[in-house]
Amino acid sequence: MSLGSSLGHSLRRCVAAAGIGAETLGSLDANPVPADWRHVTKIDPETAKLLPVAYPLYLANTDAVSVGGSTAVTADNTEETFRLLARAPVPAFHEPSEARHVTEETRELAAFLALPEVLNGETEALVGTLGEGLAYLHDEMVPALLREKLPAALYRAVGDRLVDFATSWLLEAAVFEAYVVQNPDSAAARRSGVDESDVLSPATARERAMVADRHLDSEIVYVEYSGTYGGDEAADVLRAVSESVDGARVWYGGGIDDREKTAEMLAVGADTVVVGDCFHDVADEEVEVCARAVEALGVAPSADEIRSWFDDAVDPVETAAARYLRTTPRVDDPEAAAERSLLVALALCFGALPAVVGESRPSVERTRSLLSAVDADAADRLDAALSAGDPEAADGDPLDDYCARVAAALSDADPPRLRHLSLSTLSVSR
Ligand SMILES: CC(C)=CCC/C(C)=C/CC/C(C)=C/CC/C(C)=C/COP(=O)(O)OP(=O)(O)O
Ligand SMILES: O=P(O)(O)OC[C@@H](O)CO
Repeated sequence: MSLGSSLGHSLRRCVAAAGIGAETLGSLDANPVPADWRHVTKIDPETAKLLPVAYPLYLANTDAVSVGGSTAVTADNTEETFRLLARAPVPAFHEPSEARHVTEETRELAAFLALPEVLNGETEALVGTLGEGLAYLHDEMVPALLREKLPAALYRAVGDRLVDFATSWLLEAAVFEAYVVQNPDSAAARRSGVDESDVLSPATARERAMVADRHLDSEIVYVEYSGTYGGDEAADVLRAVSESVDGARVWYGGGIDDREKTAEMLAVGADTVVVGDCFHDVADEEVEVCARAVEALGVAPSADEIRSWFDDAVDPVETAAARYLRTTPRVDDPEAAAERSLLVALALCFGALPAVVGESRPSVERTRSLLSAVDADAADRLDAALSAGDPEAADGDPLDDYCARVAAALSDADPPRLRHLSLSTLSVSR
């Protein structure tokens, strides 16, 4: 058994034992990445890409969140994103594009690490960055962590051996995503040195997927059309790849923005679709809808005024919110869910605004009452989605805590911490 393969097997035992996946030792399927994930939402920590303020509601309809991106990502904006997602109702894992994006905090907040390895790019994208990453873990991050946690005498005595052990442990608790990057005109392609000539035919993609699955022991083979829908070409690749892999999950990402595209990619062999841009569009839409509402209604409208403005001004069918919700097979009525979620964004906005512009004292009660008035179940649904996340993520009541955070985002009280929330970019004259 090769070193890579034996590492892969012990990784699966370790991750399965840690309870990250649904698989158990001795079962035929030892892949820790759940086979029943159909829909993953990819959130880019880049500060220009925002999170909808109603994200707990949207993310209740996906299976997991992947945090990562290839442009303008830093350790700081990655930590900020994970802090917000600590209250998300589904696991958030970390897909770093650079080792230095992995910090003690991201490691603690992420469900697991998913490391990209590109099967059709430059050597750098397959093993180069990984090698640098491992050296960084071994030489810098792990020693710093152990020095901080251990008494100095103990560190002097056994530090070196512990560094070796902890580095191996960190790697074993990671999963590998073997990418086939098929859109040369994407940030992911530029990052991995993929050009037109590297795009794979279904037959070659099949061969590389077999290497990833059987030799590299990659947990995921990821057919990546980032930014564009792969259509028939992607379908051919997915058919070839999915028929050839044994243990790896097959993921598809790129341009998914409606139900048919999700269904098509799942039908031709993807276990999971990954939806990225379409989710960030919802955040931009929230800002635009809230800005229009403030212009029409002022800063302190009643719930009835909000509701009737919404009915006149917004067609839920045409919204980015509905587009995102249509991508996930779990939502029965995406248009109704979009309407409810946009009304929640408006309630969160108008609940906080009067205090933000100095017209009243801060009041979570105002938000709660607007939420209940625009939709009887809204406060309960938001509360349930927030409570499903890490119960230790905040003290006190999750909904109260979240309303206070939204107000802080609107008032610039703590912009670095909350600058990913859509409403932090809403400008209201005071
Ligand atoms: C060992 C540790 C701690 C880290 C290793 C870090 C590694 C291996 C990083 C690999 C970086 C790499 C080769 C990335 C390839 C590009 C890629 C496939 C990125 C994923 O795509 P998205 O981030 O979704 O791209 P967009 O920004 O276009 O959406
Ligand atoms: O942003 P989109 O095009 O949805 O792509 C999602 C994901 O595959 C990117 O890695």
